Amino acid sequence: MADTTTPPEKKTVIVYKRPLAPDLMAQLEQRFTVLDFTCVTDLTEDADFLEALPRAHGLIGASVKLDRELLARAERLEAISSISVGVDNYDIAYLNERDIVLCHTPDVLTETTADTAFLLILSAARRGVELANMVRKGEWTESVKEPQFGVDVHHKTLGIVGMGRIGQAIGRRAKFGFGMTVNYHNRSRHEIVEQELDATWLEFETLLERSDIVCVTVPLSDATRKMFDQKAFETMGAECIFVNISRGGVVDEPALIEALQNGTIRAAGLDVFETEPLPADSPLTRLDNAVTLPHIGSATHETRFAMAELAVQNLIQSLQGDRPQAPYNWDALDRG
Ligand SMILES: NC(=O)C1=CN([C@@H]2O[C@H](COP(=O)(O)OP(=O)(O)OC[C@H]3O[C@@H](n4cnc5c(N)ncnc54)[C@H](OP(=O)(O)O)[C@@H]3O)[C@@H](O)[C@H]2O)C=CC1
Ligand SMILES: O=CC(=O)O
Repeated sequence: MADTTTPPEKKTVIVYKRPLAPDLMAQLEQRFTVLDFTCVTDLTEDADFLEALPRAHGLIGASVKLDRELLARAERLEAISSISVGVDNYDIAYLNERDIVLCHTPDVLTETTADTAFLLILSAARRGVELANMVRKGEWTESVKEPQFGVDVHHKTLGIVGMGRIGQAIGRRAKFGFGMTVNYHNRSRHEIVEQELDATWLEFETLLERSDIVCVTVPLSDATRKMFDQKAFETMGAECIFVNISRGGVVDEPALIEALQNGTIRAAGLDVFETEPLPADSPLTRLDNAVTLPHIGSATHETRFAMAELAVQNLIQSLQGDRPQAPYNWDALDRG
């Protein structure tokens, strides 16, 4: 007798913002109906995307704020696989309420992001961008004199705010590569890290007072929003270099601009901003003592591939009903 049962309908997945390598895309296409929105710039205003959302069981991508109002349209949604470790773009309380699993990409980007932190530390301290631009503009007419000298990084004191995966990788580079003293501020103490890096936990203000360089690697949350304000920059002082590889929202950006303009701090190295892309008219694009990168902490071929690979695995596992490799909110879900 012929089998008259209809095969189960394939689940629908939306890929947004981050194009996937062909073999990763193929892994999704074997299992799901895939809708590709990676070419859409203003996703949340896109009529086709808004029309597709109610059909989506899974979303995979990054760099778009998916708020409650938007996700409410996605009534069949089971999983979001973020191609990022930071999850500040998602309303986690709402996802938990709806039992939607949120996955992210920790660990695979840690070392690359720590390298980027050092790119910023060195560029800001040694005035790398400013002096390279001088050469490019044909303004290198005589040997560099004292007003253009930088400051040393090796053997200085680094204060890390957020001693998690990336903070620790930065700490290892600082301690073992540059002979630096490492202090940290974190909401919990990490005694193993203290031993490995000979690092000291300090209160936030004390850390700022004692640092030659402050590097921020906390996630953006209600507790960390604008934690670097005018008072924080005054506490750091005129010799201090501020490096932010975390999120722009942890900084009061007008206060930072003022601190750089007034010499309240020496310089800043910034990968992340309150508004991204950084508006071209932001003073941060023009200040010689601000090194600005376009949010490229993890942006190497190898690491972006590893992140996408993990994100695809996360999504497949989630939509198959399995525990994904890197869930963010698993314990808060009703999936026991
Ligand atoms: N610029 C870029 O391209 C990238 C940026 N990032 C950013 O870096 C962040 C950190 O990533 P990762 O290291 O993997 O994350 P982790 O969760 O491993 O580390 C975060 C650390 O911050 C600490 N922390 C959290 N809240 C506070 C607080 N209120 N005060 C003090 N410490 C706090 C945590 O403390 P506890 O140990 O107690 O949990 C933890 O140690 C991401 O959330 C993302 O925003 C990440 C990758 C690339
Ligand atoms: O900003 C990048 C991330 O992975 O988080």
